[in-house]
Amino acid sequence: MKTVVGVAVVADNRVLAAYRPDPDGGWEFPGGKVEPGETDEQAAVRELREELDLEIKVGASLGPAVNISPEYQLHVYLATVVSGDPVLREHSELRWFAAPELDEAGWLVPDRPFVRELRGRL
Ligand SMILES: Nc1nc2c([nH]c(=O)n2[C@H]2C[C@H](O)[C@@H](COP(=O)(O)OP(=O)(O)OP(=O)(O)O)O2)c(=O)[nH]1
Repeated sequence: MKTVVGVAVVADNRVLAAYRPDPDGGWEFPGGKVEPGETDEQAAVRELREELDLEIKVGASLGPAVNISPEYQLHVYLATVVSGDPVLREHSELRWFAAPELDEAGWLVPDRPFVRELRGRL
């Protein structure tokens, strides 16, 4: 099973969410596919640099991985900002959500268990 890593960047009790453009649009955690030879943490750091121009420190796992296809599972990690401000490149929108704003309706389905877990941690 290959892994897609999602990164829940938390700052000031808010989490950074990115909107994946339509047709399969929805809020997600920035990140992407782990490449061969890479750890989840290395992939997380690389993807956030590429997607957002953001330097992060990866923290704890937000819970067990969730299957998203026969080939891929999604694993989400907490992270903090080391430097930079997120730059919109590949998504249609970026937003910092506080706990009460984490309305599940808009999140990609595989992300929802991680969003629930996150709610208690912001
Ligand atoms: N990045 C990310 N992808 C997610 C999340 N939830 C979820 O179901 N996905 C799915 C959407 C995509 O099918 C897949 C990630 O693919 P991707 O296209 O972002 O991966 P990538 O950046 O490595 O790009 P590529 O190699 O496909 O060009 O995982 C999430 O929270 N973050």
